[in-house]
Amino acid sequence: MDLLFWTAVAIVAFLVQIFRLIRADGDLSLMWAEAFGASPASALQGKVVWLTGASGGIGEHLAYQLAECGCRLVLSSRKEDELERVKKTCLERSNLSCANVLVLPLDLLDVDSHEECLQSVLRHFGKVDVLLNNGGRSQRSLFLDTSLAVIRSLMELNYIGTVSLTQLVLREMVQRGHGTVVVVNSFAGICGVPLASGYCASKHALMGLCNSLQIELGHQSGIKILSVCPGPVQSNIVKNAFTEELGKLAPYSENEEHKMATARCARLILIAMANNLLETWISSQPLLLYPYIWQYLPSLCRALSLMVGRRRIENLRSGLDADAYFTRSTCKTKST
Ligand SMILES: NC(=O)c1ccc[n+]([C@@H]2O[C@H](COP(=O)([O-])OP(=O)(O)OC[C@H]3O[C@@H](n4cnc5c(N)ncnc54)[C@H](O)[C@@H]3O)[C@@H](O)[C@H]2O)c1
Repeated sequence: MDLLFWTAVAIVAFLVQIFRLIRADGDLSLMWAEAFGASPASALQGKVVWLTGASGGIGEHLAYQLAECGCRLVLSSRKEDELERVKKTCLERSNLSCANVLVLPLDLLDVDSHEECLQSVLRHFGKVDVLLNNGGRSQRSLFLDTSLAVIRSLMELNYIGTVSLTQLVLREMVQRGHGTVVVVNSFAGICGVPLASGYCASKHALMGLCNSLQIELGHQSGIKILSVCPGPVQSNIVKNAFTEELGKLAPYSENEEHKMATARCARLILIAMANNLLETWISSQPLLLYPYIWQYLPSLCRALSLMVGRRRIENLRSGLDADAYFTRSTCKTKST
């Protein structure tokens, strides 16, 4: 037992040193692609990219960087005015014309509207080269306190909404023999996260979907299914998170310094797309090590996670942002 423990510690220490050495904020294939692979500006130029969750957070930065690469864009989320704001900035930051950026309001939960949305995109651009499934919501609540309605909403939004759009767009891509589907997953699609059991389940479901599709469609060389897994990133995800009941918001902190900068996360997602990396892990250190340890030392990792997990739960119970552990900053509580 002693030998096993010290071997585990030695492996973790070794990994820490390697990652320190290269200052990685993405898995090793992603870092390799950033240093030596195709650049997003050349690989993605001119492509028609349909981006969900484009009104804020990671999606907003993806929109700006895709515009700078010369992609033609379909910007989707529920908030049309916010999408118009993002479109305006896309046009200011690129050489795109107004017709190159289509604002297309879409509710991922309203699956019956997705076919009509696809037809609007096809009428405007004639095709979809890349579907970038980014829209989604997280969760901050204990499993035992959470209503079934919330768990169902998480599944319907993050999983079924993404499945619905992906299935429609993939059929069109397969007919043409060309296209890429990207799913913005999460470390929560690989590891367990306390206070986010429903969110984790929906992201694990997406991971299963991508893993299966990569094999099921793998023989069609023109079709790519990419799964991108970020750790914590600066965005509105905590403000927008589900809690125990629908309509109740979680306490959140304005201070997100401990999380990865949104623009850097978007940049790494574009590198994954430009190089067709099937699965990528993105996070600042030391958290990037978490999925590695989770995979290679599953029992030890769960034991270590208990300490952080307990603190997050205590924070939430005291009305603080669960991550006040990392920030020690003032926290706000908002309710609807
Ligand atoms: N921020 C993080 O720490 C983090 C980490 C890992 C993965 N992610 C994933 O990144 C993606 C983007 O999240 P974010 O961090 O930018 O959060 P965010 O809350 O800032 O943005 C979420 C986007 O999804 C859209 N959205 C929410 N519900 C929708 C619905 N019903 N229909 C259509 N659009 C809807 C919102 O309007 C918004 O544009 C999500 O899939 C999230 O799970 C985020």
